[in-house]
Amino acid sequence: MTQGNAETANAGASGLLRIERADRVLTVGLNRPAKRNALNDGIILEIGECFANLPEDIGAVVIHGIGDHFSSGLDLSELTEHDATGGLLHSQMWHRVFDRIQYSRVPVIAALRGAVIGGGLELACAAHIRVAEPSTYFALPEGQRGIFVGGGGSVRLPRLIGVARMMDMMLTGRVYSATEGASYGFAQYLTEAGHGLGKALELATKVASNAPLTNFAVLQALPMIAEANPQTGLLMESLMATVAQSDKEAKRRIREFLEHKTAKVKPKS
Ligand SMILES: COc1cc(/C=C/C(=O)SCCNC(=O)CCNC(=O)[C@H](O)C(C)(C)COP(=O)(O)OP(=O)(O)OC[C@H]2O[C@@H](n3cnc4c(N)ncnc43)[C@H](O)[C@@H]2OP(=O)(O)O)ccc1O
Repeated sequence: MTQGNAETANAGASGLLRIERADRVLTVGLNRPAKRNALNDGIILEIGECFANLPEDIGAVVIHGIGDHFSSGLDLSELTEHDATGGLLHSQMWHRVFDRIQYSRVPVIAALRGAVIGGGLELACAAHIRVAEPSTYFALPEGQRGIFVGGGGSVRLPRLIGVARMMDMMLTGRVYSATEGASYGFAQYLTEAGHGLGKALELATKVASNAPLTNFAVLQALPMIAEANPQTGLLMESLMATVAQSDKEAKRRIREFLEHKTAKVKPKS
């Protein structure tokens, strides 16, 4: 990475991840380009380690693929080793790791390009914001391989694009383009070619500047509120709002606005 003050925080013991840090943003690169960033046990476990040990002063994480592709999904050469019990443990290991991403204390942004396939798509689903370059394409070829999603995709993807579209992808092997992915709500940002990682880093810097308690509420409470019954949801919202506004950080930020010391909210010119 060629960020001004970037430093390598942890190259990853095995080199399967390239982890770099610039100020409060951690960048995690899937680093198996020769295998199109296929996700083997080693890389999944390292992602888990990384999210379990995020430095306290990190405010956002960007996850991306080194090379032309985000990820070609599960490393198929490893799956053939599993019996049914091994398969269950394998899938649950992925669940634990991707839960660490989804329930991370800080926002996680996935910068996508090229193949975002199978388990790679499931990994991207666990992030909070997805940025796609035009080369990005999304597919779930599990039907062709005789398997099922195992990385939380059947829970997360329908909540983003709907059950019917996921069924279509899994049954017909349909490949969605970057623009389709964006229009169906999978990717929130579409960039020009070569600008995905830059855009993700820009967004990461922005979200890292929010009050930590607001980010916490958005990441931890909002998804639960959205799925709760309305009365429970409204109560949770009030409680979360009360906690956030009582924090000295909120008081400082509001005072700065009232004293004209902070930026106004304006549309892009
Ligand atoms: C059941 O419990 C589960 C499941 C899961 C998750 C499941 C899934 O992810 S299913 C989807 C698996 N992925 C695929 O089917 C994609 C396969 N790859 C491709 O179609 C292509 O490689 C490509 C991604 C489109 C790229 O094409 P190209 O640029 O032409 O590169 P290649 O020459 O094909 O590949 C280079 C090199 O990489 C190897 N490779 C690519 N993808 C994989 C892969 N997914 N697994 C293993 N190896 C891969 C390819 O074979 C080449 O190797 P060489 O040795 O020949 O150089 C989750 C959890 C559960 O419990």
